[in-house]
Amino acid sequence: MKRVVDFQEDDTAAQDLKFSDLAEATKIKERSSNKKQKFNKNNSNNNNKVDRAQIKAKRKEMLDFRKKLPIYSGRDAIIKAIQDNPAVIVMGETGSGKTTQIPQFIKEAGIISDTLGGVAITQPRRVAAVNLAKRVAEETVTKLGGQVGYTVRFDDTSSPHTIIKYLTDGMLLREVLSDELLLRYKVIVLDEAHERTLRTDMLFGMVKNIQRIRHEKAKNGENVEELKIVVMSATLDAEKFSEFFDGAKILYVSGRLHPVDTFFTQEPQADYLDATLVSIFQIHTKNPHGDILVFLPGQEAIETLTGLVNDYAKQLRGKQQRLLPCPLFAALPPSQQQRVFDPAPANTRKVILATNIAETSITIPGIKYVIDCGLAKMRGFNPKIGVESLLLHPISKSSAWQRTGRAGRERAGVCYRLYTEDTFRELEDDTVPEIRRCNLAAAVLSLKASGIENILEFDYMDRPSRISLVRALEELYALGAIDDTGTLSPLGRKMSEFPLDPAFSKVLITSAEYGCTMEVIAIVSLLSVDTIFFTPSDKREQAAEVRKKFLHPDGDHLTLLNVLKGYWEVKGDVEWCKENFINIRNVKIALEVREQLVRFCERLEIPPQATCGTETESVLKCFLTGFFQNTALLQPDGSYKTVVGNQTVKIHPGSAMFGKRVEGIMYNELVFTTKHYVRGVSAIQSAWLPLAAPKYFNNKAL
Ligand SMILES: Nc1ncnc2c1ncn2[C@@H]1O[C@H](COP(=O)(O)OP(=O)(O)OP(=O)(O)O)[C@@H](O)[C@H]1O
Repeated sequence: MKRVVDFQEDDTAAQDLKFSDLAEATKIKERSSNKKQKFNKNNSNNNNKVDRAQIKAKRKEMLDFRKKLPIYSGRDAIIKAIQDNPAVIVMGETGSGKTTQIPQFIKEAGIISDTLGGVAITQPRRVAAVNLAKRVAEETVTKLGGQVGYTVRFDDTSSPHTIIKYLTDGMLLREVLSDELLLRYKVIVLDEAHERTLRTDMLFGMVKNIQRIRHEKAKNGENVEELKIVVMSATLDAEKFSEFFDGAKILYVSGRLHPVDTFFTQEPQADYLDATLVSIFQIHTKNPHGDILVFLPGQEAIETLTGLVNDYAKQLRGKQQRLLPCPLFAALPPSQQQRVFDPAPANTRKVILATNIAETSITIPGIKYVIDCGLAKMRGFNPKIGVESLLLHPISKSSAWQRTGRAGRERAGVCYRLYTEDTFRELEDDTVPEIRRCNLAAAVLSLKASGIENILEFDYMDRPSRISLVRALEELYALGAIDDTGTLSPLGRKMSEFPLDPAFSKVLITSAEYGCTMEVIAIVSLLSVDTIFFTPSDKREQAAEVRKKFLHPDGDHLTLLNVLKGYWEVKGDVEWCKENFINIRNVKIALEVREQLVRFCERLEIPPQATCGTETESVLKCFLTGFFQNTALLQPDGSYKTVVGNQTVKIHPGSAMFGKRVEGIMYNELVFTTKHYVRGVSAIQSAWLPLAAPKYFNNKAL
């Protein structure tokens, strides 16, 4: 450890926090004292069997804690605003208590109940939904799954008694499919609205529409409760949101529980991994105890740094406490994600290496230091040629403040930004909404399935480009999900039930016809992780050589299947994985996805047939029914040109098809990094195309 990263203290931090310099900020008044009795009374019936004195003590402890949160002083004003207005925007600093307290205020005020309907609080990420529900169950001294619960994909702890429910934005979209007017809820809280995920953006328009319909029904004397909407964040353009929700009332809550000192580097850092590593050890060797949360752009960086931290930590001598790296990224199985919330073992400092999955909403106990590398991987999509990109981008100011806000939640904290203050000033205020930069086919399918016919006229907060919407409709039409009038077909409805991209859902559904459902499920699961291979940079050639035995002449889809067969033969032996450069962790993640997809297929009555390894052609033909638009044909000059868009593409060097010349190829994704690369590639014959998508290809010359 030779180099030291020099930080300078942030002297503009306070000015940059939007909420603290809003002149018109409503200083919310002290709550009235009689509310405490009400709170105790409302919660006094639970857990009869447990020692009452203990419960009483726990309740008091929790209430004392809650009262210290900045938002608590605004309790009455918040309740009144929600009672008096159909929609309210709440802005309050990170950690001030919005997400955990406002649902409790709503309950304590009697705005929700078993008969009126509950409150749904949406989160962009499952890890946040799960941990917030756990926390609020603890604060209300109730059992998780009782009054307070959560619903995330493949995991539902809510029950008929749950009236405070945390759920991912995706799950609320799914609930609309079975409960069109979301009648089970009286209040919908859209949290972390600044993140502008595609799903939250869809919800903005949907819940606004549902609110209007419920209002009309209630006015006409139908027995329907009006819906209330609350939108929350620490970092958003409140005026814009207020305007969208027809002049919603804005509440600003100032203050935070504990201070966070923010530092910038004095010089720009050329190598963010190196700078991060240096900073981790600088904190570890010089700063008092407290866990570290590091924000990195992706899984690869996290795995590299995990190895480096382990290596360097071994070199530390003396009485130094241990340093324990804990990865946290979306593809990790939930059980492993949950480990970051466990306390560090004795005499150990945890270093959580996370992607922006940890950026909003969550409180990780023990965190004192945050290191922000200032970068994130962002998806982009060019609708003209259908190319996706996943490129490293500087984060927005709003993201930077969210990252900083992960410290200072249990005690004072420090945030080290690995970029200069000048760089910070030049960052965009907000991240571009996902709806403006990604493939909309899945979103459009889901809107159609929820009964929204006219996608072009839908009430978007930020309208996606017309070309993106038209492309999504074309894609769905080609897949047979909608007919030529734009109406959802029975196939489209079935596709919308899968938690997958439409092309994958189609492949799974048609696999029944091709008799290869089990192979398809396995391949889709293996494709759902970054990669199942492990390629250390100093052993690239050796890894490629060893893995030759898995290569299937027809490409990556069947190569993946070969690896899985090998893995099963040795029963997932760790040594075998090491010797063959297989990423055991990712294979395990893929196998969990596989289990879930098997259950999905069972539910949708897709028989679990397998070809018993004899029919490789049927597997590829089956994939082609979903991916016929992701195909390219060999040109006389040896290059490949896409069938849709006529784009010259290169086969990614990591593919089993790299360097091969075949009549045609089908690919899982076309990504722009430095060139237009296709990944997940297999060989096809052009004659298969009209069979895979008759409607699409019959009038096209190939
Ligand atoms: N799981 C937890 N364990 C311990 N304390 C917690 C936990 N969750 C929340 N807290 C405490 O409650 C406070 C309020 O958290 P809450 O999530 O409600 O804040 P917030 O205003 O919604 O923050 P953000 O904008 O970052 O989501 C935190 O600062 C922390 O002190």
